[in-house]
Amino acid sequence: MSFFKLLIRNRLAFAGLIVMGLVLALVIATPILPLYEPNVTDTANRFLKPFEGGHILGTDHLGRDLLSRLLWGTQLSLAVGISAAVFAAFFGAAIGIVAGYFGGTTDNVIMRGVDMLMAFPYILLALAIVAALGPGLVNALIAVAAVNIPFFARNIRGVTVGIAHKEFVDAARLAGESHLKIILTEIVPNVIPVIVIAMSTTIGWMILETAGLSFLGLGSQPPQADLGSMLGEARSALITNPHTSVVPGVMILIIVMAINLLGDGVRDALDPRLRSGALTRPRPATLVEREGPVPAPVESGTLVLTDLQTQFRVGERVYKAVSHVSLHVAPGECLGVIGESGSGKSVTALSIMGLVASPPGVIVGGSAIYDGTELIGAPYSKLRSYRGDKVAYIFQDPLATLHPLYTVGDQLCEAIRVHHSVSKAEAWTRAVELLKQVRIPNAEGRAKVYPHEMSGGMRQRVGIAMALANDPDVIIADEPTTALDVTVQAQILALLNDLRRERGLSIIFITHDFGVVAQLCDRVAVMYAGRIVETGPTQEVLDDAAHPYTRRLIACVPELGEGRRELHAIPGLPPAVDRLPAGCAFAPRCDKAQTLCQVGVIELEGGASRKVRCLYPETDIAGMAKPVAQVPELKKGAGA
Ligand SMILES: Nc1ncnc2c1ncn2[C@@H]1O[C@H](COP(=O)(O)OP(=O)(O)OP(=O)(O)O)[C@@H](O)[C@H]1O
Repeated sequence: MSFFKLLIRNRLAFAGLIVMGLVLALVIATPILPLYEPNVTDTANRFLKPFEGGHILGTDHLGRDLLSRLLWGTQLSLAVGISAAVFAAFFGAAIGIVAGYFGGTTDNVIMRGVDMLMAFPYILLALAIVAALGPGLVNALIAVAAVNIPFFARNIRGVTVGIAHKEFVDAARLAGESHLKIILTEIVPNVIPVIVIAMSTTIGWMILETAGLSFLGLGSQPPQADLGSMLGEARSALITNPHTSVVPGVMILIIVMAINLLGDGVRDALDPRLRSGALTRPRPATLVEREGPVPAPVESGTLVLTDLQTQFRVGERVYKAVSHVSLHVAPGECLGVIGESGSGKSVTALSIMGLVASPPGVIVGGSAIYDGTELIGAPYSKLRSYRGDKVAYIFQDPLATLHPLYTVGDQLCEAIRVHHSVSKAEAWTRAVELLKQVRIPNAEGRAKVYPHEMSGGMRQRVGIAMALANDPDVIIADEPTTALDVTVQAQILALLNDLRRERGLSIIFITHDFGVVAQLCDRVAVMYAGRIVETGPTQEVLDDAAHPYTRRLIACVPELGEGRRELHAIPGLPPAVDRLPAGCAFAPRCDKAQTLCQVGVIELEGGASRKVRCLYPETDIAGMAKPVAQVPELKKGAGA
């Protein structure tokens, strides 16, 4: 959505925009409006009330027209405030970028200087600057800009430090680019949105500061009017002729309010995290809005999913990420869930414990039964007591899920103590025990290190230890080995395999690698565009896949020692889940697709153990109904 659309969707920001638009239109038109001269005195007509003697807002203590002075004064105040903001942003950002980019001593020297400036009360600093330079609007502008430079410098330095060590900056350095070029082409474009956001939220403040200096007689000098000096001059008549103070006061209020509302709107519209709703506080459990009755489970097991449907509602769009997914896993069993990126594996896994962020996620139907208890729509307190205790997750990147500021031992202790009231010492002993169980050498010592001090494989073992901390019955592992090299991956898979055999754990293992499924999983469910397209015992599916998609996925797995086997990539891309085609979602990429494949719903059919969602499977599966009529084969690329 465009920046402007996002901005006007925010009603308060839109109101601010309109008010500021009106004020700006007025001050731009001031020179051509039929106004009195702002500085011409007429002492015979001092302190006229509004609408007296043809003066719409009355006159001040020297009989000058208040409306005229107000408009000219507003023009001046806005010009000074905005110029001060631009100066402060320019110099502050330059200082922040240099400090953040070069780091080390440069950073230390610059930032300590900035800290010293920040330690002065700002008004004292501004007064000192104006005292040194002499009163006057230009000097007030310099003072206001100078006192705000540290604010920009600190903000931009923080952002730059985060960017300066990103891979794309390292790549530019390795390519031999000069510091200046890297700063201008790699750093500046990334900090500009932050500068604009900081400016939009501080312009109002700078207008106030300028008015403050003028109020004290240090800004605009008589007879020239700005909003602050008008207030200052009206101070002595505050009680007798309040309109002389109210007029500039109300204008300052209107301008600063409008700029602040607009600034907040600009910030929200420019910040990509806010734009995607990432900072909106999600509900503690995924919103459940059932569109039908709770389906009765047909399978049995520790965890049984039936007809699960999860959607993302973003504006007008509905993304059907998970459509009618049924899965079950028995004690000691490992079920693999496999599919391309975006097929809905993670959303299925997260829906079970209500971990899909709402908004925008909504579970619209289905059931997830753990040990006889319905989890979909269960009260948050129940879900919370089960999370980590009965059903635990292992995620792909433990560095993202482990807290960087606590040792791994402390984090394990915390995970244990959330669900069990044990002493810190007992929890620590158990934490060390868990690290031993996941075969971390020197577990006592390793418990005291921070996540960043461990290798990727070791961290993932900590992730597994965290999942095991409360002896859960089900572990949902979401691509836990994707980021690891093959030897470490093999060790982690062997570890999970041993654990499920020793402890009778049920594992749902999410992956996009059939090689991993073959090593670990008893059964496999293949997902495509939010649906299960085939399910069955791993070996049977591997030996004789029924769905053309499963076949193509298996054909994508490279095999060592198999000579020069050709790898067949699947042509095309999975469909967007907000525009799913009718019939089989894989049909547009399938060379076996026929017209019937693109009409109506295709059910997951078959016997108790093997099922496929295909009208023309690659192999016969017991219990499947045949399609009514064979229709001519579709031309590739025809229809959706
Ligand atoms: N916040 C969101 N808003 C809109 N759509 C979303 C959101 N989160 C996920 N989706 C969509 O839901 C679908 C399923 O995503 P999911 O993360 O479950 O895929 P996945 O199979 O686990 O992929 P990967 O292997 O890359 O993790 C995708 O099409 C994705 O675009």
